[in-house]
Amino acid sequence: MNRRGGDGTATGRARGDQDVVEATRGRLIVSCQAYPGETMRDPRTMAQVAAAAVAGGAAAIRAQGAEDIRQVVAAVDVPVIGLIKDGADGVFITPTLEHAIAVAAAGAHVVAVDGTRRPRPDGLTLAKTISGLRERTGGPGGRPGGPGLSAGVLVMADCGSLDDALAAADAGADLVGTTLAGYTGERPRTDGPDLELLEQVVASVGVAVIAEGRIHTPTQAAAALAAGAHAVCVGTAITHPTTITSWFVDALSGEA
Ligand SMILES: CC(=O)N[C@H](C=O)[C@@H](O)[C@H](O)[C@H](O)COP(=O)(O)O
Repeated sequence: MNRRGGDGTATGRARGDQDVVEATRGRLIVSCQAYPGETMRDPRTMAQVAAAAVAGGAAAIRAQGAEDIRQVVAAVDVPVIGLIKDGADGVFITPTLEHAIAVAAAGAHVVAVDGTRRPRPDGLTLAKTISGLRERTGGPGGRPGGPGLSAGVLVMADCGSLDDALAAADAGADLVGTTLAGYTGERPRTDGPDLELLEQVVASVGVAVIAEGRIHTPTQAAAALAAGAHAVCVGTAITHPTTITSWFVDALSGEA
């Protein structure tokens, strides 16, 4: 196992002044999320899962929900990408400025927001959402420290297409992710990661690109990095035992 950071020096920790983007370069981000109604949907459980992922070498954690973010931030010494899901279709990943402010207030170092070109529930554009968040939190171009908020929070735009990614970078996102490829109707839902889109985005946008979505094997993760991803984010294949179990069950029943 490529365990890093046992002495606390090589984990890419980014608390304080360290640069989150640099801390994740070429590294693995682990998304720790449980879904409504699941037994593991408990912030304490997610914080333990996050700590286990960091022990295995994760350079950052992605966490959903204000309390999960708070407890994960307390449990690990690596950057936390936070989001709040509201609903399950349409624009549901940190859909409004108020959600984004709540993610920052929970202590996330990076706020992940829907980065698509679809109308947002609060009527704001992505650019207004990002500038509104920066006015409250600081970060590139913003003033430091809104009330109760940490300064310098970054924004990750979760995109579903090349046009999304281009628009999100124009809107001021610090990072773009392929998170929503296959979920917005603009790209096919490939079995594994949408490497074709990843390559297009890497070639076209001037900000760091996180490969995320349906990366299910270490080989696929390495391929995403080889395709030019700044970092690779894996969720289900590491932190969702129900799905992982079903892969094995299906294989045994000949359905895989
Ligand atoms: C589309 C959507 O809602 N994606 C969510 C975004 O936070 C999560 O449910 C995913 O688990 C995450 O993106 C990681 O992807 P995967 O679990 O495929 O490795």
